[in-house]
Parts: sequence; C-alpha cells; structure tokens
Amino acid sequence: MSASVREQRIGEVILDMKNISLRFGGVKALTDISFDVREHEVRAIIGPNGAGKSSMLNVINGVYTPQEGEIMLEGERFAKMNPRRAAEMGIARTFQNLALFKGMSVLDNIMTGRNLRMNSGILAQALRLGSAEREEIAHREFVERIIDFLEIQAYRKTPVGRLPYGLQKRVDLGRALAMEPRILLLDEPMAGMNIEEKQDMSRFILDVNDEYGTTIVLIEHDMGVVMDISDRVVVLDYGKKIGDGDPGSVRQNPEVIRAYLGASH
Ligand SMILES: Nc1ncnc2c1ncn2[C@@H]1O[C@H](COP(=O)(O)OP(=O)(O)OP(=O)(O)O)[C@@H](O)[C@H]1O
Repeated sequence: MSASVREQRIGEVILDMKNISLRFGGVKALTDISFDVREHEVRAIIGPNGAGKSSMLNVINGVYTPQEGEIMLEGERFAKMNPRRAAEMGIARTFQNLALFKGMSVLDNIMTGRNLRMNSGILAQALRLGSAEREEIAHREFVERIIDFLEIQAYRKTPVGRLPYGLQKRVDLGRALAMEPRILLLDEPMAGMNIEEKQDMSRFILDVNDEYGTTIVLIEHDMGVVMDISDRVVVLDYGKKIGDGDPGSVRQNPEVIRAYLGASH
C-alpha cells in the first residue's frame, strides 16, 4: 500500500497519553510526556538506551502506574490502567524477551492468545460439550489463518524452542494477533535479528496494519529500521520527549541528531 493510501486510512485519536510522569524512587523514567496515537497508524517510540521506551509501553498496558498524567483510551479516561483491563480494551503486546512456552508447539502457543476470547469454561471444554467444541473449532480456524498469514505453516507442530530466533519473534507476533487487538504494542520487534529477518518482520508489521487494520505502537532502539514503516515517531531521551512528527522531520531534528550521536550505541 502506498504512503498516500495509508495516510487516508489513518483515523481519529484512539490513545492519548497526557503529561505522563513515572518515577522509580529517585529515577525519573518519564517526565511529563504527552503524545497521541491515531487509529490505523504505525506509531514508533524511539530513543537511546534507558530513554524510557519500555517504561512508556508498560504505562500504556497498565504494568506501571504513573505518578502523574492520564491515559485516554477511546475517549475513556484512566489515571491508571491494569493489564487485564488493557487486554479487554483491545491492547495486546509482544515482548522483547519473548513470552512463549518453549516446549509447546507453534499452534498451541498462538492458541494461548485466544484465552481471553474463549467463553466456555474449562470444564465444558474438557467434557467437549457441544457449544464448547464448536467454539474450540472456531478458535483453531482463526489461529490457522494467523499461521498462514505469518507464513509459518511448516512449523505449526514444532516446539517453539527449536525455532530460530527470528521465527520465534514471528510466533510471538501471532500470539498477540490471536487476541484480535485494536492496538498492538511491539517491544523491539526487530532486536537481535539479522537484516533479512528485519525486512521480513517489517513486512509483516505493515501487512498486519493493512490487512487487519490494527493500530501499531512499536518501540525501537535502532532509528533506521522503524523510519521506513512508521507514520509518526516520538523520540525520548533521558525520560523526556525531544521529538515528535513524521519520520522525515524527526530525522532532521537537531536535538534528535544530538541524542543519537551522543549515545553509546
Ligand atoms: N522497574 C524499574 N525499577 C527501577 N528503575 C527502572 C525500572 N524500569 C526502568 N527503570 C529505569 O528507568 C529508566 C528508563 O528505562 P527504560 O527501560 O524504560 O528505557 P528504555 O528506553 O526502554 O531502554 P532500553 O532501550 O535499554 O530498553 C532507566 O533509567 C531505568 O534504569
């Protein structure tokens, strides 16, 4: 999809972070950060080591509660979010240090993402009572479609721990997609990947955005990879926002250039 067609898809603000400050004892992880995310956009949060990116992601999905600020999610105001509520409101995330069950198959790992969507209780499922069985079949079909979409059919029965790292990251993406999120938070989706794996992952992120219409917020340490796929970029440095805008303007922002040149990475 061309950039202009993608722009037309971008809708209203769906997530609005307002004046967020987060401290751990004396450490100011985030200081008065505001930014918004529009429906259907690919929004990146970048910054050098320790800039506060992971902290921000953890505020969005309710793992950390900021001392100041508020979160507006689809027009609803939250002084604090909690992970369960965030998931129920359609926020899913992937993890930098994969949260997969290494001994379980690709299929079963992705199925774990459906848990929140399953209505029938475990007892009904265990007894395979009519509707529970039908529900299970529908969930499996949904998961099979994700497996096709991510082009991992050949590994559906393989224990995840036996797959190369790049494919494990793809399975983690599949697990998050199984939640049918409206907003998908990706925590350094390309960390530790080689060039080819990074290109594959970039393509899948854009495909998810295009085909499922999912809004994507991703954090990344490496400025290069995300610039090509992001609609807008927030730049953090030492817990402060130093840039916000389209990739072209952010790349030319003197403060951003200084932060990146001065950073040891
Ligand atoms: N649970 C915590 N307890 C104490 N300090 C924390 C905690 N989490 C983060 N910090 C501190 O907050 C600051 C921001 O860290 P954060 O992990 O959010 O940065 P980051 O941009 O994600 O870095 P990286 O690219 O290295 O992952 C750092 O100084 C970090 O040491």
